[in-house]
Amino acid sequence: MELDRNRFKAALAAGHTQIGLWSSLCSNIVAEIIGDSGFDWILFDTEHSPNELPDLLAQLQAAARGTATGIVRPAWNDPVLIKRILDIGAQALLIPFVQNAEEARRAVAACRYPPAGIRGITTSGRGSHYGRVADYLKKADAEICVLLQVETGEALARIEDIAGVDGVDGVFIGPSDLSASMGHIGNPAHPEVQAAIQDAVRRLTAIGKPAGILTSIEAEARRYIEWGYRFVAVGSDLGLLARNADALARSYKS
Ligand SMILES: O=C(O)C(=O)C[C@H](O)[C@@H](O)CO
Repeated sequence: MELDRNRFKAALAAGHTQIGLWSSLCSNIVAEIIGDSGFDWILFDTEHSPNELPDLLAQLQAAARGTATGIVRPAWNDPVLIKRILDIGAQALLIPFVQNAEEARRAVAACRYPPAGIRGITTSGRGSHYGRVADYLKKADAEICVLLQVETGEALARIEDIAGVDGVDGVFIGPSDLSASMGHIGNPAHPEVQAAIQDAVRRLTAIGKPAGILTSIEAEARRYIEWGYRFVAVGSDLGLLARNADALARSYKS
């Protein structure tokens, strides 16, 4: 049996803009529904969502039927969390709060088998089709996509060092945390934050690293794409449900 190809990783490396949806609802049924919407990627969050491993597995299984590559955000840059997510078959990770090159190297190492990294060995995980992919241990690294999240002013100052670490496939700017770290909590639209977001994509593009971001405001998403952001989450399942449910109720109750 062949190793699964990572379509998202290949498309990003080829310079194709990848449109995504953020998923916080921790539901395999939701994953199946949004997986058929036509997005290129879906971010399954475990940092700020009550998403545990068995549920996450079901979401990855459900999304595998659709168009979107499942990307998982572990709760922290932690090799144990990362190993467990890789073992259930995720081939793309968004690792939060990377502050410097050393932390970037640790994140990449957690996603690589020895000698390149420190990922623990199992020959029977879902990624290997339960042991059916020949030479999985030698092939797996090549299809794992490592995305790092830069979300403070301090990390932004070192963005080239972080992005330049061998094995980093892309850098995601976290607008909410970045705005908080810059003294504008709750206001990623503040001109200083927007200038930093634009500066980040300019610097990443200059060194050939794809930049990613998240917003649910359409004008902002289109501006980010115009600035050069290459993987952009343009909304969230939770936001879609909440806003549309609110609007429906309002249309009858007001
Ligand atoms: O800083 C950010 O922005 C993120 O890390 C994304 C948030 O965690 C996401 O939940 C949207 O608020």
